[in-house]
Amino acid sequence: MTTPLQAAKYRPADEISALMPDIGDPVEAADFPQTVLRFRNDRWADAVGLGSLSEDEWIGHFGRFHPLPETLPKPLALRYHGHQFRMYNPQIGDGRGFLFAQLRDGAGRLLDLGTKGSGQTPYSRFGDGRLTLKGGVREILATEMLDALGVNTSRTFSLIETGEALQRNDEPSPTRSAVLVRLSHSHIRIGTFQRAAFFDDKALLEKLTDYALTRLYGEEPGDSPPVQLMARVIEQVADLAASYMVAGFVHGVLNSDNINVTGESFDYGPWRFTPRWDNGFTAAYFDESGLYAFGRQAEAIHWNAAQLAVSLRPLVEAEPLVEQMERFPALFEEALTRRFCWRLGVAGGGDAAALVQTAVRGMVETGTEIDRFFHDWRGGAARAAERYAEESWAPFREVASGFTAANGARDHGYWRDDAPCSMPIGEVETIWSAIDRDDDWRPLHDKVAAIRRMGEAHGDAPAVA
Ligand SMILES: Nc1ncnc2c1ncn2[C@@H]1O[C@H](COP(=O)(O)OP(=O)(O)OP(=O)(O)O)[C@@H](O)[C@H]1O
Repeated sequence: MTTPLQAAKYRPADEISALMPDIGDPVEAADFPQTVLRFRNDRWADAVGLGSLSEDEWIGHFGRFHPLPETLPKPLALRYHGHQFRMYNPQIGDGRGFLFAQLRDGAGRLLDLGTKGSGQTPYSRFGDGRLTLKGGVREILATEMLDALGVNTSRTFSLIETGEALQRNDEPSPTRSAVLVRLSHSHIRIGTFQRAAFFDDKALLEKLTDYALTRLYGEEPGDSPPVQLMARVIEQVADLAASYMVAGFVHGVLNSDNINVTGESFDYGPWRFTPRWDNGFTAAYFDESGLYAFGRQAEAIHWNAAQLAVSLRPLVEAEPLVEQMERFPALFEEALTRRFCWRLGVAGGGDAAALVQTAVRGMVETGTEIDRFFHDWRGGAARAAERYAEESWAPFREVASGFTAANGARDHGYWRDDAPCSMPIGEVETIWSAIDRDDDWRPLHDKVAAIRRMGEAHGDAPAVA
């Protein structure tokens, strides 16, 4: 007999077993009093072959955590350490989540299904292991928006409300609870390597390096696998840092346990989009020194990459690792110009570095909103001519005249909208209020649809060369 899962042609995998038993601890999910499906990512469900699950089956797997056959027999709370605001913390690990399953997408790439808010684990310390519903809604909005703006991000796969009343310091409490499932190309963090180095576990460091190269990057290990991995990570995290700037995004908590060795962005807590190009703009109220401010994100990510290099030292000399570290500034500049031109929808032989410089100067001097700037210039010369006549914009206008619109860059109807699709904090709060006060989910679903339309208009961002 064919089971619904076989009929759905989902694509199981179990690659993490290569890292057992050191990578995580088998755990049980919490038994929630209620499971109400609030968000289901049908696009990605189709991509991993789970699109035809009924609502009951979906809740069974992603709210009750009945195992998906042929993948992990039991969820694993992953072990990691990390620098949090530059202080080393050996007490962390998955404290409210676990790796639930591994799958492959349509292109055969390995994907993890990880949870947030699925209950306590050996790493919960004093935490309740839960996620607030508002936190889950915010993660949907962040992942959808970043994906549309070309950032290499985890995807929100599922959000199920779980019927508990939570106490939190940063939300009016009691507040509603939820469990989120996230799709991501691995959950191997820089902090995963740091933990292995902390315990001086060379064998684990070697296994992690091999796993990252072969399973996550699809490469054959060469003469020096640690240096080879460092090279890939530097390229990806430089691109990540640039992608945050071009999106106007402030992650808020760029700790080394929140940096994936694939360079994929994840863990959306106190994030915000900065309306204006303001290097000092911070997202987290607890980031008092502005360590993770908008303009300091590249520095923070580079610093975290250095912690990976330090962790790899038991396997290799410092010099070739330092050489890789030193590539970061040039890689970041290249990624910034590549992504800036992509978002502007321009091609041609002009001076791309000058384009970015003059655009940033124009935005800073005039206080023009980032989303507005990109929308106007990509949307057409007429709109641009009308709004950007000021002297502050003269250098940008001059440089921009050396560029032409990229093929099809303005074809989508979105570019004829008067206003860009943005994510100001006020709108996030309004969307949440409708849910909180009236259980009205429409504004959230409408916003997701608007963001996806904006994403279609942009097309795919060009990948790292
Ligand atoms: N409510 C909670 N209950 C238990 N542990 C928690 C809770 N909130 C955070 N933690 C734990 O604190 C540490 C760091 O938290 P952080 O907010 O970076 O992670 P997270 O958002 O829970 O998970 P991830 O990094 O996978 O997105 C982790 O060990 C995390 O699991």
